[in-house]
Amino acid sequence: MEYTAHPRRPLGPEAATIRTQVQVPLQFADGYATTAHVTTFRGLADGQEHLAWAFGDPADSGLPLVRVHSECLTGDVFGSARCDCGPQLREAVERIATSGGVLLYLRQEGRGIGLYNKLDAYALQDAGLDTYEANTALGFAEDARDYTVAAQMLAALGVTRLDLLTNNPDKAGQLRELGVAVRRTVPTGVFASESNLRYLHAKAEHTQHTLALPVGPGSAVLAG
Ligand SMILES: Nc1nc2c(ncn2[C@@H]2O[C@H](COP(=O)(O)OP(=O)(O)OP(=O)(O)O)[C@@H](O)[C@H]2O)c(=O)[nH]1
Ligand SMILES: [Zn+2]
Repeated sequence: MEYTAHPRRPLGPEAATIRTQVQVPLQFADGYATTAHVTTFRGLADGQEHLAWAFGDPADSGLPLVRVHSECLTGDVFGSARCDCGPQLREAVERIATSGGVLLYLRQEGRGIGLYNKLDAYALQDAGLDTYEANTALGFAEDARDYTVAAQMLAALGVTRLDLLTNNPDKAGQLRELGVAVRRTVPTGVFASESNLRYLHAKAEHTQHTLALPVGPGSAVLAG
């Protein structure tokens, strides 16, 4: 009889462990108040300080809603309208605070190339390149993010199955390859404006983000 080797299960990422868990009170604009359980980790693959913001006990809630959000200092903190990161972050925190689940805040500024390089890329965009072309012109991958740390953090929190809040098919694809059972993706809102329309079109064209957008850059502004 012919010998057939069993296909090997790909090895998952090394385990990370929980380092600290603290409670952070939050109050939203409408007055709703809740508590986030903020977790730090040991043993994350890239040595960065990534955070989990959990609402309720994500391991207990069956299929928690999870957002894997990459850092964008300009949008998340300063309200830059060049991208949709700030409104997406606020939407995610409000939705997950309501439904229960976890937001992973990954320190992957500029799709993993860092803040200064992202600002260099902005300068190239102002000279006509789109966001992905600007990355490659600087010698980086179009999108340099690797979600291994997200899989490590979810495992440390006891979350193995989830619904993922994203329009980015690469996030769901990478997480599934890393052994995370993503049941389905839940689309975020589309936060289009005159200032970020080119950025959003580039996401839909280069990385197949599922975004319902007006026909082309420069066309009419979508209501938030
Ligand atoms: N290199 C580069 N990065 C950018 C630019 N604009 C925003 N970013 C980064 O893009 C990332 C956006 O990440 P996410 O909010 O996770 O969004 P996403 O991958 O587009 O997918 P969603 O889950 O659908 O929101 C952040 O790290 C931003 O800093 C840009 O022009 N150039
Ligand atoms: Zn941004």
